[in-house]
Amino acid sequence: MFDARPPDPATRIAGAPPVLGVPALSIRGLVKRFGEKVAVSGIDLDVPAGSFYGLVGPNGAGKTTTLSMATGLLRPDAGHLSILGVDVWSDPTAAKRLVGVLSDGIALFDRLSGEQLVTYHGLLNGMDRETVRTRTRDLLDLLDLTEAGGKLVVDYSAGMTKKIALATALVHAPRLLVLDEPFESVDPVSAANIRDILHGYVEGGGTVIVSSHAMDLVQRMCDHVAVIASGRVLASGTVDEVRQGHDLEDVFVDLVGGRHHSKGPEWLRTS
Ligand SMILES: Nc1ncnc2c1ncn2[C@@H]1O[C@H](COP(=O)(O)OP(=O)(O)OP(=O)(O)O)[C@@H](O)[C@H]1O
Repeated sequence: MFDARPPDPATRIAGAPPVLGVPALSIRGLVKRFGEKVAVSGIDLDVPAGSFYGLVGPNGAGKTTTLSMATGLLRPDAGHLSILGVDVWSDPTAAKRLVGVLSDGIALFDRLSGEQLVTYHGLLNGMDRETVRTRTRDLLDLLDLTEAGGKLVVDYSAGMTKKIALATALVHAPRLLVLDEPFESVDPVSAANIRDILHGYVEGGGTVIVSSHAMDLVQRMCDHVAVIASGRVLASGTVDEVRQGHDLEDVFVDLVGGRHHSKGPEWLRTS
């Protein structure tokens, strides 16, 4: 049935509906080296369209490097990446239009106010002023930033900066959202609000990929997960397939290893 209500900026998905069976993100043979260091060592992964996909792995596993290559921010040494069938590196303009990115790697123009920053991102994506104005207002409201909308982003707290960066990722209603640690520094109420927005976005046909160290959150929030370590995929599938009835955190620790089971050196104990 046709719904004549104006679309919510967080749930409206731009462009045509996804082609059946085409993954939101497809990664084949992805490799990235930094000098001697092999950060990503031949990753193959399909992220189904319409999924809420968690990417987990220990520090230095290669998550940010993988997501940076997937979103056109970092050129791979080898491999192929496509977003909804569009090759990221041979057709970067079309691919970037399909994706919204929240990454620590992206510098924000923090001498703008929050409102100006979101507006700027909307206009950069070719949207008309009126739509940008409406969506900016909606997003500031959704993320509890209306009062701070006129303040310079450089003066925002870490959590507020995260939220305004999320607004810039959402303003063009992308088909795929790639969020690197979106809940870091965000207070619990805002985090719950953001989770609601993301679930609404997925229900509306969007796909979310979220990297996180919070295993309980990934277990509760995501329907799919990939565990990455040393630049390789150790396990991937639905959350239930990967955790096999156990806590995701226990499965993660088993897969990744590295527990020391030590209470630290003697000199740290005061009594
Ligand atoms: N620009 C760079 N130059 C050199 N080495 C890099 C660079 N970026 C990442 N690396 C290295 O690549 C490896 C993977 O880093 P990456 O940031 O992708 O890991 P991560 O899984 O996101 O880690 P974390 O959970 O700690 O954020 C690490 O060993 C890191 O030191």
